[in-house]
Parts: sequence; structure tokens; C-alpha cells
Amino acid sequence: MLKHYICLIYIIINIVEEFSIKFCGEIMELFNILKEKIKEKEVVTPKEMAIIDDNAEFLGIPKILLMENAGKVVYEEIKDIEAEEYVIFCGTGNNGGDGFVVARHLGKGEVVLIGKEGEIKTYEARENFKILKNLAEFGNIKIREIRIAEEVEDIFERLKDKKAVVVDAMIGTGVKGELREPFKTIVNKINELKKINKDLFVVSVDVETGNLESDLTITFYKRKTINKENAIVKEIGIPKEAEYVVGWGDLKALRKRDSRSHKGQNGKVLIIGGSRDFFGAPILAGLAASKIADLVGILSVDDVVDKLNNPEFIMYRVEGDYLSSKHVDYALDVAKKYDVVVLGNGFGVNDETKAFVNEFLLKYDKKAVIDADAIKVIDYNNFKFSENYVFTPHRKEFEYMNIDLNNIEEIKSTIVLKGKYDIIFNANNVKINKTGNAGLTKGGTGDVLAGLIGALFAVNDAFISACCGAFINGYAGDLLLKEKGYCFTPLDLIEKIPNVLKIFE
Ligand SMILES: NC(=O)C1=CN([C@@H]2O[C@H](COP(=O)(O)OP(=O)(O)OC[C@H]3O[C@@H](n4cnc5c(N)ncnc54)[C@H](O)[C@@H]3O)[C@@H](O)[C@H]2O)[C@@H](O)CC1
Ligand SMILES: Nc1ncnc2c1ncn2[C@@H]1O[C@H](COP(=O)(O)OP(=O)(O)O)[C@@H](O)[C@H]1O
Ligand SMILES: [K+]
Repeated sequence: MLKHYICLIYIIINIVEEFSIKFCGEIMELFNILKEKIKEKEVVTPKEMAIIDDNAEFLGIPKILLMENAGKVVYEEIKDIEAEEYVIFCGTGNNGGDGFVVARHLGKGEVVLIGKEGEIKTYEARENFKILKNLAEFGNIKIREIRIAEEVEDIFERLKDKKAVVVDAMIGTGVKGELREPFKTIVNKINELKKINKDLFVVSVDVETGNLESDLTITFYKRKTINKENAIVKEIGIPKEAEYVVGWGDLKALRKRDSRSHKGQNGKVLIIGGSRDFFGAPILAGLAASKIADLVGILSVDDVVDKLNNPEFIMYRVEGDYLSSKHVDYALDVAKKYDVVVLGNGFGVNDETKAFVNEFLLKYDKKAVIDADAIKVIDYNNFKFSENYVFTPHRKEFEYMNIDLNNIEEIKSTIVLKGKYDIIFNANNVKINKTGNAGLTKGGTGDVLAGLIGALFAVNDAFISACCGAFINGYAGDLLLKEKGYCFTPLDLIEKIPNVLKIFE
């Protein structure tokens, strides 16, 4: 008997495996179609490049390897330039790290670290600086650490009439705001020097620092929006997949909580959901959102409000068993006090709810996460996919939306197509999230995801919020799988959200 039993289980597991492989195959097929339809970016912003860099590391490529390749390709571009002097200006970030590698490959010249060794921000830059210090003892490479521009007056004097190469490894894609001192003065000095010495060749690493008039910029992987025309692109070993995978690079790019912020500035989320039949869904979404957002409100029907005496939420009651047209004005009024609305969890799909959703969205003009039943009741025939919307359909709900992949540019909204792998896309971006496991198929984990995305979307843009929500939700599930196997609940998932954020903060 037992033998038959085991054999039966074996057959079932195989069928499930077969289905999920097939299903997974479909997901990858859809992903490839989307990659074709959504034009690949030729130029990226510094912030987008930082995410790609970090996700290359997420895929297992060490940054120190990329730094080595970066320094090497810059060296290759300048090694044949006739010069009596080489001066490499380095910042304390990884752009400076590239500069250390350039100096090492050159095997000569003066490295000017703008800052102190102790201020070098990253392991890979520090390691390369240490190597330079070892080499400096042999005399070919000189190193100087400066605080203010006056400390390099002698260099500018010397370069007035020399054939020289100046390498700008001061600031790269980590640039933030207006150029601060001493970089500002140093950049101006180099620009002035170029005017009086035609034999001065200025090379920028990855990005021109400030308004430096470089003769050449070697930028890595893709042109940056802030590069000058004459920038050339060099591969340094970053694979295309780094642009398509959701990894910790996306989490690092989320808006940081400002220590001086006060209540409400870190997001206000209104959950509009629930019905007489489903009271748990909006609560799960609300609990998930409250892990991140400052304020969470729940607008729902009597049954849900009466069941909820949770101090974490501000409750807004509407009479009746289901949301309906008569509640639209009140809901719009309440929504004015919030940054984002999470719509649909536990709604049900009857006509009154359908009327509420369509009328509400027609008049509501802020951010919304549209999930579950709300996705099913929208009248897509006359519907605008606003960039203020994030949809979180699973496979079946996605079919309701009848998205025309041939008119993908119309899809300004961000869509999270949930499944074994989540595909996150809109008219301009597509990414795939691989965190998560089959333990997440339990009902309610989608409500957790919707609340999570709502909280992130309150203070970030749609696409990064959707990517990070999917990543965090899945990763929380992966932590639970290690602890409990598949037997975890949506409430366990919610409790794990802070752990995931802590790991990647
Ligand atoms: N992250 C990676 O995986 C790789 C990064 N690479 C290099 O690293 C660079 C990015 O490095 P980081 O992210 O560390 O940052 P950066 O090195 O570009 O700049 C950060 C440094 O500049 C300072 N800074 C920023 N804005 C400033 C301003 N307005 N005025 C004055 N100082 C300012 C910061 O305080 C910090 O010390 C890329 O441009 C590229 O050159 C390469 O090594 C390739 C691999
Ligand atoms: N087999 C699976 N493997 C990995 N993640 C999954 C799997 N099934 C669902 N998920 C994840 O679970 C979450 C919610 O899935 P969903 O189908 O929306 O649940 P719900 O029925 O609660 O809406 C999503 O983050 C999705 O990525
Ligand atoms: K630079």
C-alpha cells in the first residue's frame, strides 16, 4: 500500500514540476517578447548605471574585477600618447579607484588623492590604493593626498609648458548635486591650463567631473546622460543580464529615509479594499505597508472596520457590504490626504464594486497600486494606462487586462506579472525578479505584495517600487523557506519584510 502511495506522490510531483517548467517556459517566452518590444536604452542615467553596476555584483561579478577592467581600458586609450608627465586626480569613490588602476598600468606619474586614504569609501578602491602605495616605494609612482586645491599649485605650475596627460578620476556616476570644493577649483584650474598649454591632454574616466573640458571620456558599458559628445563606450565585463535582473542594486537605489524627516514624510498609504466576503485582504495589505510607510489608512465596509481594532491603522468606514458608486466622493476626499492608494484587495467583483472602481479611477489623479479584483472589474475599452498606476496581476488577471504587446508604448503604467518569476515592465523598462518560491502561492501573499509596493511607491517612482516590492516579497519568502519549509503564512511574510530591508540597507 505504502509503495503505491509513494508512487502516486512521485507522479503528482512530476506533473507539478512539468507544469511549472512549462509555465516557467511561458514566462521566459513572454519576457523575451517584452525585451524585443521595449526599446533597449542606448543612454543611461548615472543612477540607472549604479543599479546596473550593483546588479552585476548581485549576479556574482566582483566590483574589483570591473574596476580592474575599467582602469585597463582607460590605460589602453592613453598609453600611446606622447607625454613627459602624467597626473591622475582621484576622488574617494570607485571613480578614484579606477584612477588608481590606471596609474598602476601606466607604471609612472603622480596620483593626487583628493581626500585622505581613510576616507576612501569602498573596499575595491582601498585595495587598489594599497597596491599603489606598495609601488610608490620604488619611485616611479608618486602619491599625494590633498585637502585643498592650493596644495597642487606646483603641479599646475609645472604643467604650464609640458607635454602632459591629466586623468580625471575624481567623480563618476556617484555625482550628487553641485560640484563641491576642492573639485570645483581643480576643474577650473585644469580648464584654464588647457587654454595656455595645447600639449595638455585631459581624459575623463566614465564621467566628466563637473564642467571639465576633457579631450576624451572613456565611459563603461553604456553612454551616460551626462557624458559629453566625444565620450567613447568601452566594455568592462558587465553582462546585459545586469540590466534585466532585479537585484540589490534596485534596493540600494530606493529613497533613503532622511534622519530629519518627520511624520508622514516617509509615505502615506490608503488601502481601499475589503467587502463582506473578504475582510482579511486589506488588512494584510495594510500590515505590509505599515512596515515601511509612516501612515496607513484603510477605507472599507462595516464588516471590515468592525473586525479591525488595530492601532496601526486609521479607519474610514463606508456603509454597506461592498464598495459602490455612492462611496466614490468620500473615497476621493480621503485619498487627498495620502500619497498612494492600494485598490482592490478583497473587493469582490460585483457590479457595485465595478462601478466604484471605474468611477474612482476616472476622477483620481494620484498614485495607485491596482491589484486583485480591481484589475478584473476595470473597463479596459476606455481606460488610460496612466504612469501613476502599478498593476499587480497574476497570470489570470493579466489576461483580463488584454495588454496589446504590439502597442507597448501605450502602457505607461507599470505592470508586475506575478509568478514563479515576476516580470515587471512598462513602456520603457522590463526586468525579471527571481526571488520567491512555491510557498508564496498561498492566498494573501499578493495582498502583502500590493501593500509593500504601495508603501515604496509613496516615496519612489513606479518602476523601482514595483521591482523592489517583488524582490522583497520573494526574498522574505526565501528566508521563510529556509526556516520553515513551505509552511509559512502571509503574516509570517509581513514579519520578514524588515529583515530583508536590514540585509540590504
Ligand atoms: N560600481 C561599480 O561596479 C563600478 C564602478 N566603477 C567606477 O565607479 C564610479 C562610481 O563610483 P561611486 O559610486 O563610488 O561614486 P563616484 O566615485 O562616482 O563619486 C563618489 C565620490 O564623489 C563625491 N561626490 C559626489 N558628488 C559630489 C559633488 N557634487 N561634489 C564633490 N564631491 C562629490 C562623493 O562624496 C564620493 O566620495 C563609476 O563612475 C566608475 O568610474 C567602475 O569601477 C566599474 C565598476
Ligand atoms: N511558484 C511561485 N514561485 C515563486 N513566487 C511565487 C510563486 N507563486 C506566487 N509567487 C509570488 O507570490 C506573490 C503573490 O502571488 P499571487 O499569485 O498574486 O498570490 P495572490 O493569490 O495572493 O494574489 C507574488 O510576489 C509572486 O511572485
Ligand atoms: K571622472
